[in-house]
Amino acid sequence: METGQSAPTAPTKEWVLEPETEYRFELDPGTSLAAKLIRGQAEIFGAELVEGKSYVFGYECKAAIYTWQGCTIEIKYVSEDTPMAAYANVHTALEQRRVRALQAIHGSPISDDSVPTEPPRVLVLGPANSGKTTVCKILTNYAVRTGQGWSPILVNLDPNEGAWAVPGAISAASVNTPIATSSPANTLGAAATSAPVTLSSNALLPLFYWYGHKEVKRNALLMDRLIRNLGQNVQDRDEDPEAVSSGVIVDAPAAFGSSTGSGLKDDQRQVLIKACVDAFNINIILIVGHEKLTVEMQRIYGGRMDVVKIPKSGGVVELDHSYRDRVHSYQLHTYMYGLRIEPPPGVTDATLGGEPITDLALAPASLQLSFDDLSIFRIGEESMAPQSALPIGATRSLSEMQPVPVDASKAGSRLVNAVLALLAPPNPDESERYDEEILDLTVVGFVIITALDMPNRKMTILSPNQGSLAGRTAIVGSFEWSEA
Ligand SMILES: Nc1ncnc2c1ncn2[C@@H]1O[C@H](COP(=O)(O)OP(=O)(O)OP(=O)(O)O)[C@@H](O)[C@H]1O
Repeated sequence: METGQSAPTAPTKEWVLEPETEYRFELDPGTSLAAKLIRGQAEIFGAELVEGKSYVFGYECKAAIYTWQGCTIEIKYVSEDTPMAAYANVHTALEQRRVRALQAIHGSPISDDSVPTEPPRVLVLGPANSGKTTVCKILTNYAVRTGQGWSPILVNLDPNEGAWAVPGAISAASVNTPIATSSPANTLGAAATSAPVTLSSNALLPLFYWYGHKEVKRNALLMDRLIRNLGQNVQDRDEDPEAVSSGVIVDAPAAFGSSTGSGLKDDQRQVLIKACVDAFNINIILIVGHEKLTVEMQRIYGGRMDVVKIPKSGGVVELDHSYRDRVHSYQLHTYMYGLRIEPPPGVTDATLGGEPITDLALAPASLQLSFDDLSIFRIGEESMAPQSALPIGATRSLSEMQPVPVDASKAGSRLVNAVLALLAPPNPDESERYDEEILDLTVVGFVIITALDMPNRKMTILSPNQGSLAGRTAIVGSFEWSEA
């Protein structure tokens, strides 16, 4: 029956932001927020807002709308104390290197002799919750906004982050349109994982390797190897001069920047930083607000590259373990079902980072497979005897990297609800095969085992698409997920 009442409308408030200030917000679970730029210029971590469009945010998103020139937005706290000027200076320095690198490739006259000819290849380090990912996003977005045709490669080495895939992966993507912020379920924007998202103009085609755990300390050797693999793959890409000159921006895990709470020893940290520097041919190290780390990096790398400390933003939010676990679950849900945010009541023209909101819903498939159809491995673990049980003089390094087959028909396989990474096919040439090859294969997608039927030797798998999985190889880590 018609009640005659109109639909409820969430209260709106207009904010006038002075130039170089930002509007910060943190959402509670289950709530959403819509922001509309009424006039002026505004951006979210470097991605510009289009005037008159509503942008929605959800899944406990924490972010800031910044303005260089001042603006009016429709929507707790306005801050004048932001490090954006320092970040913009870094951007300018990177930009000079890109221009110089492109001139060198084209053999055109050199505009500024003092600038190196190498494209900027930046490693961002810092302790937990210093805003590293945000700095990487801002620098990437500023590069693609210059209109010079740049497409920097953004690299996520934090398995706790999720980035374009699911948590546990490390990845790299070439970015050519600004990365929007709307939810921590896809901090770095939408990836082209399945059909509807590929239609979205911002969808990226990232490259993945699967580490499988949230903590770097769990298998630092594997991390080292995967970083080198990812770096090799990025360097092997065949790119045009603009793309090559755009350079690389690498977001490192907090554990690389500080031993506090990471469980890594200083020498392990340094080995992993060296893996990043070698793998991506780093020529600039940025350290977000950490004096001791800056001194350490200057001592080791200062002689051969720029090591620069940049301020930490007062707006960065401390993310605790339970929040991060919830975000992992949001990311896995989003990977399978797409991103669905219910806009606040009364918002009818909502977009997600500028994309129509409806395009982003996905329909995963539930597939039945025989146990023998899929070869599943765990890296290390099963065979990891305590150090004291190893023969004298033996190190554990070999077994930490050993792919161990997992038998789904055995009790204790820990496969129900496990997240699996499906690997690219191995080398078709048998003579090129080697024992640890599966450590070096890229990931083509992720699936979740939802049930095991022991009597019939069958498993049920949730997959983002219908494609057959028979004959594939998969790696399982320590991530689990089930429908809430
Ligand atoms: N100026 C700001 N205002 C409001 N929120 C912000 C601001 N800058 C960053 N944030 C938020 O703070 C949180 C932490 O930032 P970010 O992920 O960049 O830190 P990090 O150093 O990469 O973290 P990690 O500990 O995972 O390595 C994110 O939710 C981010 O969106």
